[in-house]
Amino acid sequence: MASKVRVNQDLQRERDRANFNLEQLTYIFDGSREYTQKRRYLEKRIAEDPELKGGPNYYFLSNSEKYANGVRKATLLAKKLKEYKLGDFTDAFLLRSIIFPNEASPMSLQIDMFIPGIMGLGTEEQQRRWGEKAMAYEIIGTYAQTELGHGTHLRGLETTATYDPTTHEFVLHSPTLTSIKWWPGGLGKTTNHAIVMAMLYTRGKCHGLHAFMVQTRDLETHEPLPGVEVGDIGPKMGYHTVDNGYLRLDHLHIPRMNMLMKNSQVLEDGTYVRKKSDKLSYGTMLFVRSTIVKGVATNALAQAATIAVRYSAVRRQSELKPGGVEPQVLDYVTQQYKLFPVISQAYAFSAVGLHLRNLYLRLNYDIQQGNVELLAEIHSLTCGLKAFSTDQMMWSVEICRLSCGGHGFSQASGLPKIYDVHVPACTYEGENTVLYLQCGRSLVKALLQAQKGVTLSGSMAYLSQVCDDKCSVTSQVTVDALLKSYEWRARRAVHKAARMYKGRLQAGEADYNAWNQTGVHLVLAAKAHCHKYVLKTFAESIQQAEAGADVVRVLQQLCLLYATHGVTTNSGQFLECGFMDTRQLELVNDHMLRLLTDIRPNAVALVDAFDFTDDKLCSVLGRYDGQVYENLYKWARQSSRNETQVRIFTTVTPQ
Ligand SMILES: CC(C)(COP(=O)(O)OP(=O)(O)OC[C@H]1O[C@@H](n2cnc3c(N)ncnc32)[C@H](O)[C@@H]1OP(=O)(O)O)[C@@H](O)C(=O)NCCC(=O)NCCSC(=O)CCCC(=O)O
Ligand SMILES: Cc1cc2nc3c(=O)[nH]c(=O)nc-3n(C[C@H](O)[C@H](O)[C@H](O)COP(=O)(O)OP(=O)(O)OC[C@H]3O[C@@H](n4cnc5c(N)ncnc54)[C@H](O)[C@@H]3O)c2cc1C
Repeated sequence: MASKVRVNQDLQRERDRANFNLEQLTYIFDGSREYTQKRRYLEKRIAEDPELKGGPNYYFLSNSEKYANGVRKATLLAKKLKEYKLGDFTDAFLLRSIIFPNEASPMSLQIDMFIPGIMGLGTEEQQRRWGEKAMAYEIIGTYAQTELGHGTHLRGLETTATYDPTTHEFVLHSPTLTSIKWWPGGLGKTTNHAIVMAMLYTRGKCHGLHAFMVQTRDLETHEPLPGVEVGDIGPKMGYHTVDNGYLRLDHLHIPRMNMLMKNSQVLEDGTYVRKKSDKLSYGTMLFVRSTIVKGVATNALAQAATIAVRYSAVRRQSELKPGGVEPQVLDYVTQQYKLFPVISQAYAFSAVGLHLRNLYLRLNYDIQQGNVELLAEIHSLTCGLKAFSTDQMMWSVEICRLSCGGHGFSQASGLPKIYDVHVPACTYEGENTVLYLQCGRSLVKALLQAQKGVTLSGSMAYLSQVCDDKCSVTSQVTVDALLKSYEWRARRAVHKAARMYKGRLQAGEADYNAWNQTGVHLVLAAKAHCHKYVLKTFAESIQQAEAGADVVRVLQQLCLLYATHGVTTNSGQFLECGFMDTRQLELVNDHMLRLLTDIRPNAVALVDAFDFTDDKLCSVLGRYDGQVYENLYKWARQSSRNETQVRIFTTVTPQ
């Protein structure tokens, strides 16, 4: 985004020396030129929209004011979707990301899970009945699954939905304190409907977790309906704009047809008709996990890198050459070692996120045709990659904050806000350890099948391939050579976990205990598998990139940096069993340091290519014009604390 104002000289010099086509790289990061153009068009429209431009400074609002401002903007989002004639999910996600820069909307679950839940779990009639109203924001919903006592263990959820064949109704009830629904976004005050996940009982038999459409509030008065107690769960570490709430049901009667019945049904007489796969009810979570890699992890990594790299180009500190001028902190190799791998992670996870989106669309199409073959593979992949990408994001955003020194700790940097709103992704949609274990278990199960002669396919095919146990890293450190090392590391980790698991079984241990005792190595295997998958996908995306040689060159540098940095930060695993020796590890280390020098001239341009507006970053340190100091001073003077010199409050509080 070109800025007309005076740009900091250091930053301008950085931009002048970039040596690749920045616009082309933006299209690759966004996924297409068309997406970039639509994004820019909407960013400009919102920036000029009198109902949305400006608005209160988020940083100086109280938590209640942040929520109120969130509701104001969420209602405007619904209005603008119609006004701008935007309809599909991608547009809604995009417009929301512009109206809520690093903020969660109190109505976020409407498009994240409520509508996908209706479309994914409802019959065609139910999609027409609720889907259209939800798309028009005539009903506002959330996804209520987690309870006070259970979030991970879905089979332990206690809310009941008991079918009454005499009235053709379900009775929904919270039988215990721990069964109170707890955490759903927007449940406290904003929404008037919820997809409630409950244990289905009919004819005295439990058929497991199913989805039910529940109206929680009166559409006219917004008061909770009889049998419904709702409220906000109280202040949180972040997500201040969202009223994460609780829901206690007291024998609430709903019509039979409020059970979402695409995959399984309860007939009028109470007969239960099985679903194709037990796990289709979990489809909404699988969809959201597939969007988190690009929509959450990549987005946070790219923004944090933009802020930290631009600020590091502007910030001059200390003395490098004795007696010389204070250098840009970006010239310290330690600063490059902190920040350049974050740039490479952002481009790598962007490639993976775009790839995952296509995989999910294919799975969704297959499921519509009644083919659930891909379900297990995509479940394993989305579990592992959601956990791997958000873990990496959490650490890297904090590294970016720390790399900005004291000003990184100020809300003015925009970095705490990025952390606040993205880090819950390590917990929601499946806590990361739990998802790593899902992925690790599926890898071990696949390997055990392969050892019985089953041919593996997809992302697990490499597990049964015989690997030449000679590490091919020579003086020419390449992605291909390193990819073999990543593949060997992952294969070895899975084989080790499988050996541990089988060994415990053969020693007579119960299956559940053998899994539990192998847990640490299942997580290690899942991480190694995901790390290889990310590198492989990133490398393949560069081969397929529609771009000039200059852009391909910088992407290859970033891909090799991602690979070498991954080896040096996990060297123990690569050294184990002698696959890579210390000499080869030194070669990789030296090459990584040379890459930092090669990338240095393009560092600012590489983050400029993420193409974030100042409105999106909400960061004084990451401003496009680099005018940091004067704007930090202006920002501080907005603080209400400076309205008085002596009193704490402007109004004298009565004694
Ligand atoms: C951990 C598991 C996966 C365990 O599930 P389980 O039924 O106990 O199954 P298991 O015994 O471990 O495995 C049995 C089998 O079921 C498979 N499976 C499990 N889940 C899925 C799935 N989604 N798709 C496809 N397959 C699935 C597993 O791989 C197992 O397969 P196998 O038997 O080995 O062939 C499950 O409990 C789970 O998903 N827990 C996490 C709950 C969660 O994600 N909650 C999210 C709430 S919504 C939210 O947080 C929204 C936030 C949004 C926002 O605010 O933005
Ligand atoms: C900001 C935010 C928004 C949310 N929004 C929603 C929403 O809209 N709708 C909704 O339904 N929920 C929502 N949630 C809830 C979220 O989905 C759960 O918190 C999440 O699934 C984790 O479950 P839990 O809280 O019960 O953690 P627990 O599972 O109790 O985790 C506690 C610890 O136990 C460990 N653990 C648990 N099970 C195992 C296991 N089998 N093996 C090994 N270790 C294990 C975990 O690794 C973790 O270290 C939200 C949560 C947050 C923070």
